Amino acid sequence: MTTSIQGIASQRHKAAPAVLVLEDGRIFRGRAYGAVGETFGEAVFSTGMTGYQETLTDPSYAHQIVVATAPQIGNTGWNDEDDESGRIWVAGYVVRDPARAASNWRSKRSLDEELVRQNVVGISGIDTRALTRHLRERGSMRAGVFSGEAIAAEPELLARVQAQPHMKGASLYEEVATREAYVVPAVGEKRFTVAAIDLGIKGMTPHRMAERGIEVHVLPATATAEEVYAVNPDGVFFSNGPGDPAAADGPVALMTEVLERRTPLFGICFGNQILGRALGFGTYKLKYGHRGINQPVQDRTTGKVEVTAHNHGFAVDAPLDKVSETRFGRVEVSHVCLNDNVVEGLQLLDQPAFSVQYHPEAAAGPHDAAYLFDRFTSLMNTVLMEGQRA
Ligand SMILES: NC(=O)CC[C@H](N)C(=O)O
Repeated sequence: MTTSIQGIASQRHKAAPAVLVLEDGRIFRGRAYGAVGETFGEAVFSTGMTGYQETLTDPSYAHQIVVATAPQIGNTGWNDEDDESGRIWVAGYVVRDPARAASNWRSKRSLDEELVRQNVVGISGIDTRALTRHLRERGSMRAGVFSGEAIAAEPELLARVQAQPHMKGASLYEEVATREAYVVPAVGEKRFTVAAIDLGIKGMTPHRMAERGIEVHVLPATATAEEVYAVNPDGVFFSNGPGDPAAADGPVALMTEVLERRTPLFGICFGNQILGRALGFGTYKLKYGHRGINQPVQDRTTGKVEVTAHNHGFAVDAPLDKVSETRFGRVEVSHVCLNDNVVEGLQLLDQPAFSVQYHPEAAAGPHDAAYLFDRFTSLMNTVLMEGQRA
């Protein structure tokens, strides 16, 4: 045992040098982790201490280089069950101290091996605390990771980072969404049909609906209203997804049609931002966003505080302390983040529609917000009953 751990440690020591270059010129040096090469993206930090497999495979992280604030990453290896989508989506991964030996009963291989297998460039041995403080101070920013032969003179690397597109204005959901519609069958007796617009949907979301008796028709991001209503939905769902909601006119137009038809509607994360826009609110980029699994949110409709999973860099700009009049009637901010008062949920008062900015489906947990799927189910139930009575 001792020999093999030493063996791995000395291999790591031999890993190619790597460098992380931030667009403001700050540079961190470390060792290659995962694939050797180069990658570009927006540097963001996530404070989750567990759930790296779910984070890396969340399509909302496309074009982002994720910094793990938890110092040890990879301890439980990589399994065949916890992926949130068909692949790793992060553009790059920055860690301090990768596990020397992965250990878990479900683990099939190490995280390092999986990053290599999927050609994801990472960097280890980074002072992620200093890096996170820098990103908190200056805000999320463009970055590049270079290892092995990709390392060149610093001014050249910096110029290449500065030539990359910004996250603000980026339209990315079509890149990650399914091309073909598919159905996730209800578990047990089927009670409802939902059309779920895939803007980067995580696998756990249709699963959470299916276990409540919902048959979920996952549709491509470019689905038309005709395609949505062809499945005869009791409700329509808009998923999470990468990029700037200000660059998502297609989904906003589709959601507007759904609101016009007064179909029960639920949105998560990107879906909350799309609802914000459809109601006429603006969206804006947060300085360094919310990413992690211990964010306190208050449900203002009940007063309860829940601990929740977040992954968002943008937010809806809606008034917190008054009911807004919109073209779809009265709207209130139903949820708020207690760290910084960011809007975390919207609730329409005159028709059956609501959304949250965070992740009630969170795998790896926490599960405090799972009640929101029940809220969607009872919304559909009420509308169905009213329809039968009419
Ligand atoms: N997880 C998400 O859906 C993220 C939404 C959006 N891309 C943001 O960063 O705010």
